[in-house]
Amino acid sequence: MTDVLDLQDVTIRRGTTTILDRVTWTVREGERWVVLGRNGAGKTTMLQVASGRMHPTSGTADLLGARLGRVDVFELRPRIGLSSAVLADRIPGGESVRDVVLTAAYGVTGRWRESYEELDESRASDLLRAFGVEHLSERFFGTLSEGERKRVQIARSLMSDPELLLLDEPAAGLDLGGREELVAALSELASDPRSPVLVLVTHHVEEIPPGFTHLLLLRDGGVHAAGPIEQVLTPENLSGAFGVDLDVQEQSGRWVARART
Ligand SMILES: Nc1ncnc2c1ncn2[C@@H]1O[C@H](COP(=O)(O)OP(=O)(O)OP(=O)(O)O)[C@@H](O)[C@H]1O
Repeated sequence: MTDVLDLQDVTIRRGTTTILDRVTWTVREGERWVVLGRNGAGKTTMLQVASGRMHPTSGTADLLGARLGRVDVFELRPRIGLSSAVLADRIPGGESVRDVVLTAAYGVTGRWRESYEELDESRASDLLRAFGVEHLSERFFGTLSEGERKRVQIARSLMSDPELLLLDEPAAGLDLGGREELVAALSELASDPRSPVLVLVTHHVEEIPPGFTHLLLLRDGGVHAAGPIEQVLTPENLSGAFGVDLDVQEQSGRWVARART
């Protein structure tokens, strides 16, 4: 089976700065990955490569079986969903929530509108329902709370039925209730076999939704550790990645980390 994502020795340089340093990382069908690392570790840059928006300075990046540099990225990108704060800022505040989700189908795939309108509308409703925001369908996107926006944005990124979904810090800025609702929604997404392969970037182990299977720990632009979560998420690995002496524990499928005293 072809790997969904296969980065081999990927290096990204800007001027004299090495942002990613020989990153080798493989993501396979059915896997749900968490990417953790401290500020500046290279997480967002790696998602840029994984979504076909940035080419490696050296090394190779194969996305959905196609090599970056040899494939038309405009054909590849609709197959890869990306949800990030930068993209959320581009959504017009005066657009209705339903349209925010629905237009992802037209804008990205350019399908024959008349034939697919009903199908698309019911898909948009299903996605809004799955993320608990269907009751907000008629509201303007700009009037939503941060947590509601995050959930609408993830629904939007699923609209084109991507094979890979990349989520860059979806819980950033949420209050405790909002975070917990989002974690529950992502956990449900992770446990659904029809879901795309998932990659979730976060700063906090508390935000890892149950059902996520693998962890990539980045440090200084390089891979510190990678593999199944229960093997990789150890106090030693986490302390090494964050440069702080940390303890980490699992409690009923959720993770908690704190400084060791
Ligand atoms: N164009 C650029 N030129 C020089 N340095 C850059 C450039 N883009 C990013 N960097 C640097 O590369 C490093 C990695 O950035 P990146 O945004 O990928 O990290 P991150 O892990 O997502 O960080 P955060 O957790 O703070 O969001 C940072 O130190 C950043 O300042």
